[in-house]
Parts: sequence; C-alpha cells; structure tokens
Amino acid sequence: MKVGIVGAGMVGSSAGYALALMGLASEIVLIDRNEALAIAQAEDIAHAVPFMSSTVVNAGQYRDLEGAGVVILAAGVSQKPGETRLELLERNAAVFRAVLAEVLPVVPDAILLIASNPVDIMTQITTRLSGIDPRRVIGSGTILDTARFRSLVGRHLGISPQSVHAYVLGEHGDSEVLAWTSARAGSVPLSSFAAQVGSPLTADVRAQIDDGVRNAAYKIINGKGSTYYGIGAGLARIVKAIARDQRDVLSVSISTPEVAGVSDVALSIPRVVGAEGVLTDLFPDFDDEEYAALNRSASLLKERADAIPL
Ligand SMILES: NC(=O)C1=CN([C@@H]2O[C@H](COP(=O)(O)OP(=O)(O)OC[C@H]3O[C@@H](n4cnc5c(N)ncnc54)[C@H](O)[C@@H]3O)[C@@H](O)[C@H]2O)C=CC1
Ligand SMILES: CC(=O)C(=O)O
Repeated sequence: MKVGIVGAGMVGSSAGYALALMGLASEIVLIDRNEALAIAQAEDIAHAVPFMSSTVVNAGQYRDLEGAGVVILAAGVSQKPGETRLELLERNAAVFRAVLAEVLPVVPDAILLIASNPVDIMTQITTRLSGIDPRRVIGSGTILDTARFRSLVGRHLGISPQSVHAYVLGEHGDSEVLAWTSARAGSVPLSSFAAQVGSPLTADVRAQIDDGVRNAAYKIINGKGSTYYGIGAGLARIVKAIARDQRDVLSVSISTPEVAGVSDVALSIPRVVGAEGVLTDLFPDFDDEEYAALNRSASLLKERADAIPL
C-alpha cells in the first residue's frame, strides 16, 4: 500500500520511519510546506530502508499522493511547554482547511489518519469538511495513551505490556478516562491479577499510573520539546491494521453517533480497524465514575468542535 504523510516534522517523519522499518508500505510520500524539510526527511528515512525493508520513500507534491490508500495528516503546530492540546485548535483548524483542499481532490477515496492536535476535534473537523464516510476518517485518538497505560501497568505487574488489555477512552488530552473496570492482564481482571502476583493496585498506585499517562506529554515536552517516537509507532500500528485488513481492536477516534449520552462526537473507544477503516465500535463495561468521566470528556469535545466554523 502507498502511504502519504502530510507534515514531515517530528511526528510525520517518525511515522514514516516506523512504517519504513516495519515494511508496511510499498511507497511513502512525504509532503510539507517546507519542501526542503520533506526532502531531507525522506532521504534520511530512505537510508534506513536497506537495513529493514524495501519501502520506496520520496518527498513530493500533493499530486504525488495519487494512489495512496492511507494519508496521514500530521501538519500544524505542536504544544510548547505548559500549553494544552486544545490551545492549538484554531491554528491547526486553519492548517487543515488548507491541507484538505489540496488532499481531497487527489485522493477522495483514501483513508485519512489524523495525528495533529487536538486530534479528536481535528478528526471531527476533517469529517465535516471532507464529507467522507466517518469510518474512513480516523484520529489516532488515545492509541498513544493506551500504550502508555499498558506500559505502566505492565511494569507494575512485571509483565509485557502486550499482555495488558486496557484502554484509555475519550479525549486524547486532559479529560481522558483510564478504563480500569474493563482492564485485564491475560484474561484475568487486573485487580485479581495484581493480587495474585503480590503487586496490588492500591489507590496510590492507580493515581501514580493515572498521572503518568495523563501528564506524559507535558513531561516529555518539558524535557525534549516534543513527543514523536510513541505516536510514530502508534500511527504505523493503525496503518498495519488497515493495510493488512487485520481487524485489530484499537482505541482510535472517529465521529460517532452517540457516546456516553453525547451525540455526534469524535473521541476514542475501542474499535475494530481493518481495510475499510473502522468496522465496529465497542463499549467496554464502565463503573458509574468512568461513565460520568467519559460523559464529561465527550461533552467538552463536542462543545469545542461545534464552536469551530467550517
Ligand atoms: N496524536 C498524538 O498522539 C500526537 C499528536 N501530536 C501533534 O502532531 C502535530 C505535529 O507535531 P510535530 O510533528 O511535533 O510538529 P512539527 O512542527 O515538527 O511538524 C509540523 C509540520 O507541519 C508542517 N506544516 C504546517 N503547516 C502546514 C501546511 N499548511 N501544509 C503543509 N505542512 C504544514 C510544518 O512545516 C512542520 O514541518 C502537532 O499538532 C502535535 O501536537 C504530537 C504528538 C502526539
Ligand atoms: C503531544 C501529544 O499529544 C502526546 O504526546 O500525547
């Protein structure tokens, strides 16, 4: 599958690098308004290819997206230290209006994979502006938060994060919801697993994990300016599900008719992802607190998305 990437900065190039190493794309085209950057990133990534795969990596113009099955949208501004994702909304909405006007005429049938923040609202805006089937306009949503959650729980329990089946729901941002009630390690409920291995999930431990997930981006941005390796791998993981029609359950964001009592909102819940995009939405078991938190997250996202003029 050919994959286009618009925005060849830290996130776009990391996604391209992960895709190239994993050999998930036959061809990658990197596009950026800074053409010199796109050319340099493509060349650098292409030099990694001979070690791992045979992906052809080029920089290009919008017309070079023709034939792409997936286009990753990672253009726009990123957070400065202390800035929230929501504070990027107006600036990145303007970037997306310009980018979509170029992308849609060339690849009207591609699946659009949104990374730019605030990713849920950018997904909602893209769905409305493009008129594409919402199941083919996919925000990376909480795929990264879910990875952070699994990593911290895995470390606490002394097991691989891949054996932790737990999701972060709602906004990819401050109002996100760690779904403890439905979480499993192997097939065992998390609290039972934790007790069996002598590492109980006390309120303190849960609070530390919650903080580690919710505030990871702020801490990394303070330390190195931006985050990109995690989301680069997360975007490649979503492309894998699409390119190979894997029907993987991933926490991604699409515009959804109703979540936790809120209508027409883009946010993350676990969803089945395959060649046609999102195939099925899944609603895990919640306790009352989780349901209320998801309702708050959904309400906030809907209010902000509905206030953006198209
Ligand atoms: N969804 C997620 O989990 C994550 C999302 N992000 C978001 O990804 C976005 C990109 O972040 P970075 O790559 O770190 O930023 P960056 O500044 O390194 O790259 C952004 C690129 O977009 C390009 N660009 C801006 N306007 C454009 C336009 N109109 N047309 C074409 N290209 C344009 C810039 O030239 C720049 O190269 C940000 O919004 C950031 O918040 C970052 C990390 C995780
Ligand atoms: C920046 C961002 O959205 C993240 O690392 O979660």
